[in-house]
Amino acid sequence: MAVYTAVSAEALGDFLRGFDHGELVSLKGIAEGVENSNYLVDTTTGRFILTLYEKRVSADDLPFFMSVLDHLASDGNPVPRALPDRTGTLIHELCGRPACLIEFLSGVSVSHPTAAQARAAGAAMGAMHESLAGVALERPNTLGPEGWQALLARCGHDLDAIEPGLFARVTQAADDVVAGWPHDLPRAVIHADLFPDNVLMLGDRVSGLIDFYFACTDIRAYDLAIMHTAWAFDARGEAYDAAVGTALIAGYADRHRLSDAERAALPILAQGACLRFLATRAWDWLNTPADALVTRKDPLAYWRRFEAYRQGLFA
Ligand SMILES: Nc1ncnc2c1ncn2[C@@H]1O[C@H](COP(=O)(O)OP(=O)(O)OP(=O)(O)O)[C@@H](O)[C@H]1O
Ligand SMILES: N[C@@H](CCO)C(=O)O
Repeated sequence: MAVYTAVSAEALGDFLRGFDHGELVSLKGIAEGVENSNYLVDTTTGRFILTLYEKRVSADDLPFFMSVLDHLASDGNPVPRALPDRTGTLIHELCGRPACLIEFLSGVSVSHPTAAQARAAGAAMGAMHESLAGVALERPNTLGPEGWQALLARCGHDLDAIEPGLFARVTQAADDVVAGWPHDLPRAVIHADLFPDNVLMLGDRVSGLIDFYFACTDIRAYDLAIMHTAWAFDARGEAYDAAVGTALIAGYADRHRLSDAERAALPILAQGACLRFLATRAWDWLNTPADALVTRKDPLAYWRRFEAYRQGLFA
């Protein structure tokens, strides 16, 4: 469960008095997620999400995320906007953390996507990239190749406590991926974390794209590669579902051009994505206090995916 900061009904009641969204009726911590504290808030006028930003989200980056969301929502993408208070302020402080009140979107995230759902989700990413083409917003990817190499180095030999020999294997893997990393592909604002749990669906239709807090400027096809690693495997990273993987890419290509060079780069981009998620999961695995109300995610599930891509999954 991800609730790092407890918010009392009194504190939230006071907070809501600054908005035109009614009075507090109920407040529930949301179990899903690992990064931020999220609450489901019902008021006398509707339902909202309250997010308190923790851990990896810097308050300085929030204006960038809010601008991306605002642009995407204005262009018809199903993303939640942050709601302004009566003074027009979007980003607040609550219980000592940066906080936003956010539009609630209906839908559920699927644990085992079907090919039809993957196709729709791929198309939603394609539409998002279409909207973001040429948008002059910039945020460097702090979890790009240099970022994950640095994080793996900080984990150091503690990685061997996760699996003996892991440190040496991932260090070599990271060197290999960095050596083959493409530098001439189109770059744009990307989501960078569009896992199934960040896509809300009603049946086979996408009703929401959420959790833009890793959004950044990077290789556009890297976003699709990240999505492929997250959607097309079982949770342990053991079984690859080719129908889901193929549908995802086909759905994307229906809505946004995927050049031959981008397609050819997907294997190396996917390997990089695996190391990026292995790195953050391993760091959290080694550094999450035992009493934290959060379910840690398995780093090795990303090492298994890495091996699958390295052995030519796309070939
Ligand atoms: N705008 C929204 N509308 C409806 N539900 C939402 C919204 N935002 C978040 N949620 C719910 O809260 C959960 C956690 O949100 P989110 O994925 O943003 O958290 P996180 O801690 O940043 O997660 P992650 O581990 O994926 O980075 C989601 O799975 C979803 O159930
Ligand atoms: N989507 C990420 C968590 C957010 O960084 C993971 O599954 O590791």
